[in-house]
Amino acid sequence: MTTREAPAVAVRGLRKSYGAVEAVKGVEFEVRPGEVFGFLGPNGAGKTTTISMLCTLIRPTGGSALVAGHDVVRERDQVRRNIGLVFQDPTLDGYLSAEQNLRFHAELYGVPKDVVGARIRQVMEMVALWDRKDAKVNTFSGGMKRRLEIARGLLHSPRVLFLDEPTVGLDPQTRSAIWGYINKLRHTEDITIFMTTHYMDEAEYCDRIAIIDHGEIVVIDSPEELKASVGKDRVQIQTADDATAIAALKERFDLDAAVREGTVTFAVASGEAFVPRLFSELGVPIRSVSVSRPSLDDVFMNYTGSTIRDAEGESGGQSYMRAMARR
Ligand SMILES: Nc1ncnc2c1ncn2[C@@H]1O[C@H](COP(=O)(O)OP(=O)(O)OP(=O)(O)O)[C@@H](O)[C@H]1O
Repeated sequence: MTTREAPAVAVRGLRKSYGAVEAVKGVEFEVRPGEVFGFLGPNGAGKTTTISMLCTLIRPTGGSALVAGHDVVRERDQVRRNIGLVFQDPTLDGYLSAEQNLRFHAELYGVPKDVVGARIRQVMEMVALWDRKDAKVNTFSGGMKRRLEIARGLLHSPRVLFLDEPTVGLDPQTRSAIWGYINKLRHTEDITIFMTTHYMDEAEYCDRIAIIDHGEIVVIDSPEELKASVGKDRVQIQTADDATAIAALKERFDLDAAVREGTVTFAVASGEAFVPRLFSELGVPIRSVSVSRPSLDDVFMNYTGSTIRDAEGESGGQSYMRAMARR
């Protein structure tokens, strides 16, 4: 039996290995009912592997996970009945109309005949596709297909909706429209949302996020708490001689700097007040300087030692190729 208060997702020591590759190394977390929970990490961090285990698409190597109160290994069917999936690979039938795709799904999930028509209309209106219900899906843009997949994922009124990189590869307008639907969902449906992303700006919309890196969760909290925990501003400078500037920052100010995304980057309390001292005392010509408040990028850097983009450069090649192959 599940109760309203029980976690929507409860994960203990969950592991997955592919041969010698330990993709997920014993993660632990709980997702509260009604929450939008984000799983944030660079390419190859283990996000898709984790979400696939929670959705019963792949079998864990160890540990346990309950979704909507059901065990992902022992109670696969119950888990599947209680979840909606929107994955990176589109699984719509291009030769059917949008509405036919949803009808097919409703039959698979046993949505009662007397409610199915109204429910299809409701979810299609939610993603602004009702007026295109009769069009064949292979005439849809990538964004429209993703919206239709979200509608389909919601059709059988799941307790937990899993979204794997729901906005990847979409233009900014469609990305923001999709976030509009996700926000609307919080108010209109009794649902928990679990999503993966490697977009920092999108993680901001989540109630809580778990940062995953190299198969391990490094921290879990709300975006606000995470940013507050960093406590320092980020300063980025372009200099005539980066190596000398990094050495001078250490020697004169005892600051640890590194080249991140092409600029000398370091964290310091009250960044703006520090800039005049920097110019007068660094001893290396500075071409430009920028100061920013802690963002989730800084949170990521603070907890993992690299920016998410640098981390993708270092570990993402293989999974980037897989992601491209999947498209
Ligand atoms: N089927 C597989 N066989 C072998 N290795 C795999 C397989 N699936 C994933 N991996 C490896 O497991 C690790 C985690 O991959 P995963 O896809 O879970 O990462 P991710 O964070 O979701 O990245 P992406 O954003 O690219 O999907 C990577 O090192 C990846 O190469």
